[in-house]
Amino acid sequence: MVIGVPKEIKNNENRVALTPAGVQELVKFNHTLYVQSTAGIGSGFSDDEYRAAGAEILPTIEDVYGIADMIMKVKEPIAPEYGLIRENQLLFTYFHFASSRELTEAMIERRAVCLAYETVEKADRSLPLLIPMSEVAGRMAIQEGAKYLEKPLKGRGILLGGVPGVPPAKVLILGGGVVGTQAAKMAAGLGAQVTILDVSLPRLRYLSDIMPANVITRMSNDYTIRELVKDHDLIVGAVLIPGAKAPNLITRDMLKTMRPGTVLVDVAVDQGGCIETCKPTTHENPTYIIDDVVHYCVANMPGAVPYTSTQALTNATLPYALQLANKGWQQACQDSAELRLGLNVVQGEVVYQGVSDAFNLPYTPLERVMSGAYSS
Ligand SMILES: NC(=O)C1=CN([C@@H]2O[C@H](COP(=O)(O)OP(=O)(O)OC[C@H]3O[C@@H](n4cnc5c(N)ncnc54)[C@H](O)[C@@H]3O)[C@@H](O)[C@H]2O)C=CC1
Ligand SMILES: CC(=O)C(=O)O
Ligand SMILES: [Mg+2]
Repeated sequence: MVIGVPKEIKNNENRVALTPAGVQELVKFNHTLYVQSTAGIGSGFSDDEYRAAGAEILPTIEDVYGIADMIMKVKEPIAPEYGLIRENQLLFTYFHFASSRELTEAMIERRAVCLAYETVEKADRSLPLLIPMSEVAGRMAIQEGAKYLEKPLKGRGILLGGVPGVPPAKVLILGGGVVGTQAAKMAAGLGAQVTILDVSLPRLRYLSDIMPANVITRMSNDYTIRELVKDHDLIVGAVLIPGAKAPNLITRDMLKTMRPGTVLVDVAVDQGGCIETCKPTTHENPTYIIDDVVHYCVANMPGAVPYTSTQALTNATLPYALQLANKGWQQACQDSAELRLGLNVVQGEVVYQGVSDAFNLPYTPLERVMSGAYSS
């Protein structure tokens, strides 16, 4: 298969979809790899390293989209890329469709095959291609939150860990999945007093078992959230309903009850956010303030630590990319229920229920766009 890796063009997105090691693996299976010039530079990989791994370097993004059967990316395509996407071209990347009607309609119009990293799902309901970036974003949420709690950055001016004789900051984490767990570990390690909320009792039991004593768990509901937001310094939004718009757990009216300088980091922003006042921001301009509450809502947090994130992402995506390249998307999705769940928009049809629900668009069962029987 001919595989193209364009350079990411989203603000401060320094990741790239494949490392040279990933390229070499695909080339070993006789696939043809085209990488856009300087695509890897932000992650520390030069064009020469990609050449040495067996890729050909193309000068422009148009060249890459023009030649490839499968495009491997990191972030969802943005407006300047829409026109480059061809009918039946396979796009393997994050899409987060439920947070953008514009993107969904553009991909329907382009009639491409959109296989979304974030909805590839294993039988145990885990999301193998979201996990590595959630690990990064969860850890980063505390780093960023700690920074914006500083007074010059408009925060309350409190040190997460406190000091002897002075209490630590209080950190509230909404959602105890991958992001929430990693955030809790980091915040606890710095000495903060941490509360994790989730709707799943088994998950709360697990977290309660593995977390240190400065982390407590609570059932998530509106009543408890309303109480807790009043005296927590850093609040991390980390809920997910796969493929769907995130529920608004923190509503606009709650902001007035928070202390001035409280910091909200809504990691769930890429699925529309779990804080009503959340709107996507960029690494260039990460925060804004409403009612004296600092909002950090960067939709591509891992893009700021590309040396870590690019390797973590390729480690996870490569086995799936190999299946798609070796078999073609139709056969690979017939053989793998995990990959099949990644299909969101196929040749003009919305085939993922959460996306059709988000925008009231017609839902087409996958069987209608795929030929042949499923083998798993
Ligand atoms: N902004 C960014 O750069 C990044 C954002 N993300 C996003 O972070 C979000 C979380 O991802 P993961 O932790 O991997 O998901 P996950 O599926 O591992 O965890 C989500 C958790 O939310 C819980 N939950 C659902 N409804 C809830 C409610 N009403 N109250 C409390 N908890 C609730 C679930 O039980 C689950 O434990 C996703 O939207 C993901 O796309 C992930 C990576 C980077
Ligand atoms: C998961 C995601 O949205 C990201 O890594 O940017
Ligand atoms: Mg994101």
